[in-house]
Amino acid sequence: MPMPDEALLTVAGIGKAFGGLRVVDDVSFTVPRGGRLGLIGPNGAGKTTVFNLISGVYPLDAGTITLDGKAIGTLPPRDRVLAGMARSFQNIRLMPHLSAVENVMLGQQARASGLGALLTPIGWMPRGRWRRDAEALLAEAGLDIDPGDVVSSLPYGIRKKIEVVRALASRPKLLLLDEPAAGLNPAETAELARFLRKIAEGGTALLVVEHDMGFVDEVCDRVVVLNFGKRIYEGSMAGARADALVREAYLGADAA
Ligand SMILES: Nc1ncnc2c1ncn2[C@@H]1O[C@H](COP(=O)(O)OP(=O)(O)OP(=O)(O)O)[C@@H](O)[C@H]1O
Repeated sequence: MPMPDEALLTVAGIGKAFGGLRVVDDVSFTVPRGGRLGLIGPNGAGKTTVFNLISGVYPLDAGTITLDGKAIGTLPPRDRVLAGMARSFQNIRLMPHLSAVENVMLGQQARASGLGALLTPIGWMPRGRWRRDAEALLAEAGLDIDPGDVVSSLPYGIRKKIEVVRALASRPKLLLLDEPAAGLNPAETAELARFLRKIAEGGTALLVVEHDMGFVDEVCDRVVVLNFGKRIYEGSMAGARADALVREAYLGADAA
């Protein structure tokens, strides 16, 4: 049995090259249970590629990934979801013509269908209970909407939150968020940060790729900084702001 203070996610020495260009190079970090890690760095640093390696979109060239004591680095994406991870995307991928609750129910399906369903309680649930469970998730998240509202009729900030709730519907131990604040206005960004902190308080660990540093500061308790595919810093956000290598990476990117 894993100890409670053990790392939930361990990324060890992972690497990826595209056409001979090494875009992720020997990157290692951990996310503790219930931790909130920000993955930051200038444009093209390799953040999204790291996400895609963790969620299984691309195969690893090197290294290992462990989730909750289980080696997942070679599993297909679907089995990684069953192992306890979920992700939301940079661009909202909700079904616009379906209602909020129906979209969340699609997230439940991600875990409940397939062989893994036999091992998970929601796999046995009748449809009416699925819907009630999805409505409860929306309410718990504090979304002040009618669950029957069609997604395309809702403001962007609300849709972003529904997407997060949909990812939570598979009951992940770890939630990967790819630029969650992109496209949100300052009020919506602050509201989403509050929302994600509440989710983390419920025990779900977060791994967040984001350009908005204020948002990362609000949501995350630690950051890893990438530059040209390499990890150049790991520690507090305040420490990152003061770090010479990190400053140079961002300044260099600005100059470019
Ligand atoms: N599928 C791919 N094929 C070829 N090159 C790729 C592919 N995906 C990413 N790259 C390259 O890998 C590098 C890292 O890209 P990545 O999207 O991971 O960076 P990022 O840090 O997420 O950038 P941004 O902040 O701009 O989203 C870039 O040079 C990019 O052009």
